[in-house]
Amino acid sequence: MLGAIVNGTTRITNLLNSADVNTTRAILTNLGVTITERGNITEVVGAGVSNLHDPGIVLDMGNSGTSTRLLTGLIAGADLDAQIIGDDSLSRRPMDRVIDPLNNVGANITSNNGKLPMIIHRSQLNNKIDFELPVGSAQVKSAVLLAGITSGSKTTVVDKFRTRNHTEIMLQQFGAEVKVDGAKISVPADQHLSAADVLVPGDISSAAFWIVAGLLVKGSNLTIKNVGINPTRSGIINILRQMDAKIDIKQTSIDGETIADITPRFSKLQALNIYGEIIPTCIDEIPIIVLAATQATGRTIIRGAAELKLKESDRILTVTSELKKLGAQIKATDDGFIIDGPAQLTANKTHVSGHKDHRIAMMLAIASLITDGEVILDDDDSVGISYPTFFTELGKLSV
Ligand SMILES: O=C(O)C1=C[C@@H](OP(=O)(O)O)[C@@H](O)[C@H](O)C1
Ligand SMILES: C=C(OP(=O)(O)O)C(=O)O
Repeated sequence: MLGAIVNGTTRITNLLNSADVNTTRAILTNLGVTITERGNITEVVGAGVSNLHDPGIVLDMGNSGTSTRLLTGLIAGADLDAQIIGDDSLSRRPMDRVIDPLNNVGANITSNNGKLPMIIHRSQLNNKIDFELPVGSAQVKSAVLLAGITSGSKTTVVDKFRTRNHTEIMLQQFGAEVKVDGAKISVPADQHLSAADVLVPGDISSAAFWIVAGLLVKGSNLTIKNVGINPTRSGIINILRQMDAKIDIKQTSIDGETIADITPRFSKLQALNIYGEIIPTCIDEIPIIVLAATQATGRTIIRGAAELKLKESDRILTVTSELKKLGAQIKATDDGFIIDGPAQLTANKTHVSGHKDHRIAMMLAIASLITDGEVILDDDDSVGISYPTFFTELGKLSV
């Protein structure tokens, strides 16, 4: 996204070919940016914010919440007209968390009661943007920062606590003067960004499935290479280690991001209470953490994760209902789960559903590896949203 608003060519290496990325690529092309692929390198040729133009068509964000929220900020600040839609699941998810702050600083965005479809009406944002988030949110913080950058406004965003910080790190890589003081991020007016070569680390949210598979499958032997383990994202590793997981990590740092080769080993896990500030650092990994907890000795309680209800599916309900079909001892609560383990998972050609949610489908595929009997996953298409080669990789791993 940042490549679209700089002058020059940004080369992005190692980009996972996910549907989210395809969506972003298509949208940026509609805004007038040239994007080409050369092997595993994506080249984005930007000519500055003033060169972006109105898309002229309705922008379809498919299933991607993060891209929708970040792009809304970028477009709102760029003084453009755009209409945004998404699939059924995305159309049920809240967008007011970015619409309200952006409208408060001069944007003019209308929506269907805080949901898609949304219309961004051309508007000049305030010269000075000061925004304090009511709840910790990396997406809202990034949307306001991107709006501030594209509108050239002096911008300060104060988050509730330090949330994932990829946007700040990448803005710095592009030469922006980003000042980070705990959860307070400031950017001066009129930042001139320059194109950069960017290496995108492997996504820990995707690696999480293999990490847990390695811990749960006896005799497994695998290393997941080049995974981004930025501390604002890697709560799953701390949690699993506290559950007595044996995980070896070899790490190095590239351009402000920590990258690691991760080797999980079969482990006898122990139950854990999981709550508080660690939750946002592992929110997308909770479905697979719940699977790990079904195999841990004792009662695991996960609290403070109500945000899961607002994802591609209500993940508190879908994780619980599907794992119960395999015999897991699990109860849904208002903001999490109570899981008793270890439970031998069993199936007899048992049908389970991913509920059109990529993380639920992948979690169930890993669950099938430790289930006695045959599990039939009724829908696996959703996996393409973040990990199109997931089943090919899984096929390579199984013996
Ligand atoms: O920036 C991101 O890509 C994300 C940030 C998190 O949201 P918030 O920190 O905005 O709640 C997370 O829940 C979401 O699934 C992905
Ligand atoms: C980040 C995720 O999805 P979205 O961008 O749709 O919120 C996710 O499920 O991991």
